[in-house]
Amino acid sequence: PLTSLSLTLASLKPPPGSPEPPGPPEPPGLALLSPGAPPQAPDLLYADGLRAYAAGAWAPAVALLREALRSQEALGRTRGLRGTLRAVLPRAECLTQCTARRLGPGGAARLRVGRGLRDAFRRREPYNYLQRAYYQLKKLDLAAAAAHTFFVANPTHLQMREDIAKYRRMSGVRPQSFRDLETPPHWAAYDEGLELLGRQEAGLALPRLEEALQESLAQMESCRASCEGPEEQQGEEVEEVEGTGSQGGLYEAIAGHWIRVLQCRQRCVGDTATRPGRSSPVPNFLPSQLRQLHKAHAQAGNLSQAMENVLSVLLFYPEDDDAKKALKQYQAQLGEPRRGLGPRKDIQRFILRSLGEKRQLYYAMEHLGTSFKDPDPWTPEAFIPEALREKLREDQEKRPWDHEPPQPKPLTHWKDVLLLEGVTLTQDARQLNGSERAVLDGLLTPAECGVLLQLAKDAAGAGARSGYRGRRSPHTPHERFEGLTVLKAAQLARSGTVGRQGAKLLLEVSERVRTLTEAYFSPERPLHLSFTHLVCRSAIEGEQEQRMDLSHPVHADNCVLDPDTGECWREPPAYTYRDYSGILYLNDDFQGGNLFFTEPNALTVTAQVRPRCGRLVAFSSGGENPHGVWAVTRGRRCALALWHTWAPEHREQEWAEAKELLQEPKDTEEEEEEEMLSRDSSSELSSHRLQRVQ
Ligand SMILES: O=C(O)CCC(=O)C(=O)O
Ligand SMILES: [Fe+2]
Repeated sequence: PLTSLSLTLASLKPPPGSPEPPGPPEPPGLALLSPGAPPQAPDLLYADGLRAYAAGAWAPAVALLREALRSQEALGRTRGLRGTLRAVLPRAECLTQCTARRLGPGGAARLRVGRGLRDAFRRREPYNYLQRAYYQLKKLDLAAAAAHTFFVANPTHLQMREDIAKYRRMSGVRPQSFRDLETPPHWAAYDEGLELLGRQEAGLALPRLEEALQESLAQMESCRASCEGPEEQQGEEVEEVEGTGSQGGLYEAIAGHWIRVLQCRQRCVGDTATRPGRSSPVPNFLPSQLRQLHKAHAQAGNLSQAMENVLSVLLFYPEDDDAKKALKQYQAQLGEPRRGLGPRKDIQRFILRSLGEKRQLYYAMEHLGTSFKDPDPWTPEAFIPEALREKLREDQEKRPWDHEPPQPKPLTHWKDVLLLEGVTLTQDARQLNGSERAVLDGLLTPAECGVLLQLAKDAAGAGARSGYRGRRSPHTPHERFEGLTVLKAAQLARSGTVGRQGAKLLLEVSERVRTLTEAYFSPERPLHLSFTHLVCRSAIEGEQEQRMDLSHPVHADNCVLDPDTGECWREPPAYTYRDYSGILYLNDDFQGGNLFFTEPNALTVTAQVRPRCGRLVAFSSGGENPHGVWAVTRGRRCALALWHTWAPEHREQEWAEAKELLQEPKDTEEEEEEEMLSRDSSSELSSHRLQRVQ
């Protein structure tokens, strides 16, 4: 539907009579352009924005595009409004009112956005236009930011790559200009603060860390405020209160409503601590911020502020040893106790309020049977009714986000473990922007890659001769896909179709990868191979122009990824028992075909790996490592894909069968041939024996 540009523009202007505001400074992120105003439909705003853009009306284009983004974001937050109709109170009226208040007349129905447009927003298309409009307005800093924001989701966009290179050369563009405008302010400030602190720049880090904390509290506050409306009483947390329809139902309904408001408010803590695109909150988000602040203040020599922050940490964790030690030290340094020096007021307020709410929620849990998932690990035990403690402790253990996320292992750890000679750690998890990822090089010699490539080729050739024409890839019509299992390789070797040496090497190499993966990621718990697959993907000639698809769409290896929510369901049809994945590459003489990791939104690329002979990329198989493969647009890309499991019952049976097949006695002629073949590569193979380093 076409609305006229002037109509929508008019609605962005201040109401008649109110003074024209002085040119407002551009907010750093996607802050509200007109705070409090109900958002317009994003599709209409976007259409108008594009029209303004096409007409060269840069300022209105910027205003409309930003408003479209804001509206789309607001819409995302209120998705699922219909679920609220199940709510307890006879609230039809309230529903209309609240909806009208938040979304303007017509509510969500008016704002429904088609799938195509939703995808455009997901691909961050508006930022491409924003970038150019900002450029025309000579707002280079914002232009660079918009360009970066677009590029994060579109890393293969060549035009944007060039534009960014140009921006880099312009004066007026700083390295900090290249920021992601979709990152909420508290995350941006937090990341920057941490980075500065890591570089021992406490003075610069402090304002950012303080801002991060303030913004986090403000974010929580605005989330809490939205709990009053009916929108939030939805989703799995909804707890129907019994007996609504009966006499006395009103009392229960009101209690139920209040409980839901409290549940919603408590959830705001977790929401604020969750990075966009992630499925679980950063554990202990507020206490960790306070710890960083206390560290930074101490580094900068602000003793009393360091003390205020450490006292605030102690409000969360009164028995925290590090905090107690630091406190003692500051007290000694400061001399006699200073009056008025206590924990931060904002944190005191937060904790008092939070505890008050928890008390009520636990009461309801005990006496009304409602549920409450405490978002915090710091709740004092005294607050939890005794009858509930045992059960909660169990639940707690099942909740992954209450434990610290796996820390990247320091290099020293790696040096201590069994190493293969010649293998190097090229990139660790930190360098790959993840928690459990690594790139190792030197696992295969060029000769070994050659043997395995030949094996793949011979096996495919045999297939072709028997009428099997290398099938099209299950992932894309533009590639051929050949897969060879270890058992098939052993059988083909037995029948003389492929060389025995290749089949044997396949087994040996898979064991090599298993040893390294176990040593690196799971030194305390044995890993077993659950599946080994030699896979080649070949570009089909003449079908590569304008190709938009991937060689392997973004997925996680042991769960079903839902990019809309960032959740990953560890249930069939996923191979749920896979714990670690490894891809060992055999060649690099092809075009495209890089492996890439993304955020759980399946859009934002966080790291890339270029295949080459002997390079292993290994990573945990869960939702923390969504990955895909760019289109292979020329040539043939071969790799050994291996999945490891902690579950012995899922150990690859075929591996043992293949091993047996290859060991069975053969006639002497074969044996001789075998010996000759293996002689020339035996020196290389033996150099790969396991050695203990250090
Ligand atoms: O070949 C690659 O680089 C990745 C393949 C992959 O992700 C898979 O097979 O699950
Ligand atoms: Fe995969």
